[in-house]
Amino acid sequence: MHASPRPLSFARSGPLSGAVRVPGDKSISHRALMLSALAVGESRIDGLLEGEDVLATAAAMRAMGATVERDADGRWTVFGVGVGGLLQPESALDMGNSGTSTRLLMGLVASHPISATFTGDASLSRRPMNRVIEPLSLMGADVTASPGGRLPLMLRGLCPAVPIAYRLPVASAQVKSAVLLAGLNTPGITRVIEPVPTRDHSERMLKGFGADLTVELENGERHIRIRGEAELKPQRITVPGDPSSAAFPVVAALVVPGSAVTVENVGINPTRAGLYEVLRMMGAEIAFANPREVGGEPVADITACFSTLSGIDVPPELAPSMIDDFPVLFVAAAFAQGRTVMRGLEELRVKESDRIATMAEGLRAIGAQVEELSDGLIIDGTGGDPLPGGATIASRLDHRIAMSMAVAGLNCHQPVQVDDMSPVATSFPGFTSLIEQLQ
Ligand SMILES: O=C(O)C1=C[C@@H](OP(=O)(O)O)[C@@H](O)[C@H](O)C1
Ligand SMILES: C=C(OP(=O)(O)O)C(=O)O
Repeated sequence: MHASPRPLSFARSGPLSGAVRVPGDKSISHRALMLSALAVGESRIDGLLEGEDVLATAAAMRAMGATVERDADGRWTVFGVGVGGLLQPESALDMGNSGTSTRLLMGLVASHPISATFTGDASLSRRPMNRVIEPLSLMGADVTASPGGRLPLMLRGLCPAVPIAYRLPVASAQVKSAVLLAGLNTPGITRVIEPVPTRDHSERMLKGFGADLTVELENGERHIRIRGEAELKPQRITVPGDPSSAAFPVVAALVVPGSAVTVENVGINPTRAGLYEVLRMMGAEIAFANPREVGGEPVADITACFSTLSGIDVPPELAPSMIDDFPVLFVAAAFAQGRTVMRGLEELRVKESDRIATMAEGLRAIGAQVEELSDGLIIDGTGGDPLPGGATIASRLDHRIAMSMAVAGLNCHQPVQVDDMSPVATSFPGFTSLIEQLQ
């Protein structure tokens, strides 16, 4: 997907200002395509993220029999095949850079009488798949994976599959969703027990499509039950803006002196909005206006103004609600007054890159004081002063590293060169022009 690297420099910026929108939520976009492809009839999706990760999901749903089309006005139409109706794909499903596509689609295939081969780019091929192989095997799927439970892998589904009760050993919405999606075409009740809550887009949308799904709190754990052999009814879905994309202009506004930026129409689902809570704890001036509901999800317009941030100990229990937003929080911490301690972040080591190591390396290269721990970072910030900059950053096929280091460059004495901005197209097409628009 990324033919040649696209290096780009980000230089010290004057105040950022204006009102912008970011593309649609990536997690919700994947789920909207998958559930529409399993409904009987025509669904319509507005605001779908047209990033490479989501387009990989769209291509996979097509390869398994759904009709997935983009209209001239940017609306997507999906004619679903019905739960149980997925067809055997004729060739390998190329998941590109997308962990969410891979793990959720493995769940779908697991309870259909088909097999599929999953491949991905160099980054995705390093990421662990045993976390989904284990529960899906318990349900009856047969998986042949590359060493260490990695891609490429071949998964043969079982139909009817075996319903299970599965307690998540890692806080992962992808694993939760893989089991729930497998449960859709499994007779009886499939149960996922979630000791630590993670993003709940799958639960919300499955209910929206008419699945029989319940969530109960038992002894502080979430018990999610889905009744299988469901019939999903087609929907009209509007995807809100992605809070993990909004994080970049928001942090840019907080660290570039004199800035005031509004990002409109951003999802603020509490299972996703931890970053904004943490930034406020650090003293950030952030306001949520016009709270409303879009597509079954809470949404607001977020305004952020340049702020003097203070270092804090970030509560580890907030990590799942901001798991993709740590790279840009590390940047905020690098400009805060005093020390920020961020721990309990082992999961960051198995994302598109090892985000603890990659960000420690990148921030040090531009002059920040960073101590790397096995499960996080300790950062001593500048108190708002610019960092030296003047380095080239290895973004390691990781969109969030590329965008975070670009934001850091906006408050550095010397430009920061990101070695390759092309991965940004996975989640945030138009990132660079959006930053330019605010300048
Ligand atoms: O379910 C999802 O859409 C996602 C879950 C998270 O992954 P994990 O489940 O691995 O934490 C997150 O990092 C990813 O960007 C999207
Ligand atoms: C981890 C991410 O995505 P995925 O797991 O879908 O590759 C991300 O977008 O930060």
